[in-house]
Amino acid sequence: MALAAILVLLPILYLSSHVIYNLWLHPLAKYPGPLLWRAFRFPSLLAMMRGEIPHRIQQLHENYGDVVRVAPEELSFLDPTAWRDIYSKGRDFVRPSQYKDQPPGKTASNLIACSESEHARLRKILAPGFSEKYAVDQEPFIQSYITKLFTKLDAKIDTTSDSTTIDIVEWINYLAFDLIADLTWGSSFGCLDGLTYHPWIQTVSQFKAAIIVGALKFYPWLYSLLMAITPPSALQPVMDMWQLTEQSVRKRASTPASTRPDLVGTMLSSESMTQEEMEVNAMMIVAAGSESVTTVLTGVINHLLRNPDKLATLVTTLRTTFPTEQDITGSALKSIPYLDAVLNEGMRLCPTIPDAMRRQVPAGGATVAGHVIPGGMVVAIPPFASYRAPRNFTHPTEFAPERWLPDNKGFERDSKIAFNPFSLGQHNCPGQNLAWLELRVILARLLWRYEVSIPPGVELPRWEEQGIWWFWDKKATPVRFQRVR
Ligand code: HEM
Repeated sequence: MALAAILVLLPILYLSSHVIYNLWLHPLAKYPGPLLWRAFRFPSLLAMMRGEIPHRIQQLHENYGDVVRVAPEELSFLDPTAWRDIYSKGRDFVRPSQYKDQPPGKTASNLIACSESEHARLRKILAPGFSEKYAVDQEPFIQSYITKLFTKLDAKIDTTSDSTTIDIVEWINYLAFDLIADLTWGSSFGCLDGLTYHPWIQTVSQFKAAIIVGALKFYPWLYSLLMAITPPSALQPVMDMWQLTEQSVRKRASTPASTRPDLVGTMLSSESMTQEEMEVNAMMIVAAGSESVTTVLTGVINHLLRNPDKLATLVTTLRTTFPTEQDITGSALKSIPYLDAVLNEGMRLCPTIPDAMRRQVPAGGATVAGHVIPGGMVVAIPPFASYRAPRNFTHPTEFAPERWLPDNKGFERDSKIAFNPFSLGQHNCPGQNLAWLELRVILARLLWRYEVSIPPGVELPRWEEQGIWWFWDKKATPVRFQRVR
């Protein structure tokens, strides 16, 4: 009887002391947030698993202000000065261990999961492959993949209506994955050839499952249990994905004399990476450099179709600037401010990483946006909430490329420092030169060559209503394409 009472009382005692500590005695106790979220980690994890954490954090900022406690030891900031304090002050703020994913069975350092000293070493090795000069060398490959996409699209165009309707999410994904695989390990997935996804892509895009596994890392005994009961057959697709990655990297490595401007080439010429290091980092680069490009391009096209006046301005600018499609080059596109304005506005409303980019405060504590935060706490800027916050942007939900032009009448109050689509500091996006080149050339050639419109009877998905499991769960987006020339 006494034992039964103890067994019942102990968990109650543990829970109540946990709640009392988190709500009243915790170093973050003074920060506002919903009671359950301040007391426990699970409400934010549940929102994450439901694909709505960025939306919930946005609401919480609307209700509680600029700094919100979104978990017992986690603060979310809207103040743009937090960007500098968290992300660009050396290497002190590190990604919390629960958000560092080491691929199953792999021990080699990869950019996301390794120590800071290993990270510095890898970034130095990879830097030449991410330079602007290297991106310029890669342009012929980019142009040829776009041409391949157009050939496929033209073949689908119905001769009677002179048009066709495609799901742009699928088609841009085919292009983005084929392209980054080729630019990384020298061969594509063949998506554009067969107009279908390769199984590698389907496996790497299992973000929902990855989020659930990630959430369990907060409860180590549950995580260990899951690992123990997962049958090896459940991991087969992941094994297949690694096999293809290994084969692709090995095949590229067997032609080391090649002068192809690809990232495995950069890794090989450093002569300082192991085979497994090359594989895990190549896989990460393909994953990071594909979906992101699709997000921005499909997000931009979705918003342009809803704003025909902005679409018309961009199309007219492109068609009057470039007499032929061959004139549309990366270097020529750098002097089209309206194109960059449209792309920046797309990245503001459809950030590729909409969820908070969490970092742990260094042991000695630190000051973030004027708040002194003890060591070990987690701090973050949530791009989705921050880019749509009225404190940072005028008419924040409006698609207004003008805000990025020198003559930004009506938007002078915008806080430009609140917008960092490629993040800042040591862990910023190394692929941004290539990303800008791809985004500019693909969008410009597409709109120069085709008239795009919403097919009759179709309602485009509302971008911000889509679920987010780390990345946007992009819904099918049918778009009508008609050849203009
Ligand atoms: C529109 C396109 C892109 C956007 C907006 C974007 C944005 C970002 C952001 C915000 C981060 C920081 C993530 C964090 O700290 O949690 C990041 C990291 C990264 N991105 Fe990109 N990215 C894009 C395209 C690319 C491309 C094309 C590549 C590869 C060629 C790439 C490779 C990477 C890698 C490897 C990282 C990890 C960097 C590190 O931790 O050191 N990205 N990206």
